[in-house]
Amino acid sequence: MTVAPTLPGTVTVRAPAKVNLELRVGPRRADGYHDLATVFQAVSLHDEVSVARWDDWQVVAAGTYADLIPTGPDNLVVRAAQLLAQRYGIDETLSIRIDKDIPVAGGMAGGSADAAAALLACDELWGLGLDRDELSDLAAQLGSDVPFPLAGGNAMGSGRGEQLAPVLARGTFHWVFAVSDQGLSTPAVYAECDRLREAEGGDASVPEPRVSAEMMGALRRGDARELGRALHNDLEPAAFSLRPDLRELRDAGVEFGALGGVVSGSGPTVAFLTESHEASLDLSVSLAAADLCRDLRRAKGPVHGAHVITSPRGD
Ligand SMILES: C[C@@](CO)(OP(=O)(O)O)[C@H](O)COP(=O)(O)OP(=O)(O)OC[C@H]1O[C@@H](n2ccc(N)nc2=O)[C@H](O)[C@@H]1O
Ligand SMILES: Nc1ncnc2c1ncn2[C@@H]1O[C@H](COP(=O)(O)OP(=O)(O)O)[C@@H](O)[C@H]1O
Repeated sequence: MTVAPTLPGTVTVRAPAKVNLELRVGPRRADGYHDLATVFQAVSLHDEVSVARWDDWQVVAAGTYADLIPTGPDNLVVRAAQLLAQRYGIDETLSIRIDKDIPVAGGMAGGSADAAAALLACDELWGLGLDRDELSDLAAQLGSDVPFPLAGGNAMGSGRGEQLAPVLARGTFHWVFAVSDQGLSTPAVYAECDRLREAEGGDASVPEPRVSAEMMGALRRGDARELGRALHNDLEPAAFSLRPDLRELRDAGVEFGALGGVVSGSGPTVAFLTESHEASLDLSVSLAAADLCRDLRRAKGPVHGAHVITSPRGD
């Protein structure tokens, strides 16, 4: 999927979706956020964001999920561009095109990928030459999940999820993502997690979040079977509580031969790990026949983070 530049001087950046291989959620903090220990993997579903100078702010959405995102000033790409412009005293307005292939409100951080792509595209358009750390600091101001799609690969996230550390990993993994008709709101899923914990005795019994040794070992060895067993998401009970059909979907995928199945982030996308490319095709066929989700997307991971694919500077 490559978006032809429509305006002179257009910069286009491609950014990946993510899956949380492991997501451990600590108690609710005073600021309303939760401390996390998570392992992100960037996967080969991408959005493309194109920016060009224009006489007003404009967002144009195209692609598979274009109808599902706002095109007004609340779109994260506008917020990202305006944050950068404000920080570096740039008085310009932009036309921004999003080619949307990452499922929306699906727990795959599509909005965050777009925001990360917009930061990198504006940096290139305006010739700012920011390094990855500077971009990552700005990204964290836009959302907890925005730094990761800049980095890509595999990474451990702590704090709100925005503090990244590299993970020693080898191998390529093959995924099937079962996409739902309707999205789940991230704040609503965290709130449901708090409610369920309250009912079980409150935050006092919630352990400090830590990534498991099994997860780190599976990645270090590039062992898909071990990784399948190590997949874990503390938000899954909350997602199942809000959407009981997701449990049925997860169980069906595992029964059809997935090495593991887990709700991605705050859901409702369910991620299934498979042994090989061929196994991911077989699983897609079985899941499609069971008619339990709206859409099935196959992808591999890890892939690179946000990168410029078209720029007048490189022409
Ligand atoms: C759950 C995760 C897992 O990677 O991803 P998604 O499933 O949304 O993609 C993330 O924690 C989502 O990150 P992101 O979507 O950037 O969240 P933000 O915009 O920063 O916050 C949205 C809301 O989520 C809750 N939130 C988010 C992060 C965090 N560590 N604790 C929280 O409690 C808060 O209610 C916050 O107001
Ligand atoms: N560029 C964008 N792409 C997707 N969603 C966006 C965008 N800008 C704003 N949003 C809003 O962010 C919400 C969360 O979307 P998304 O990032 O795809 O999901 P998630 O947080 O589950 O990974 C959407 O419901 C949408 O209203």
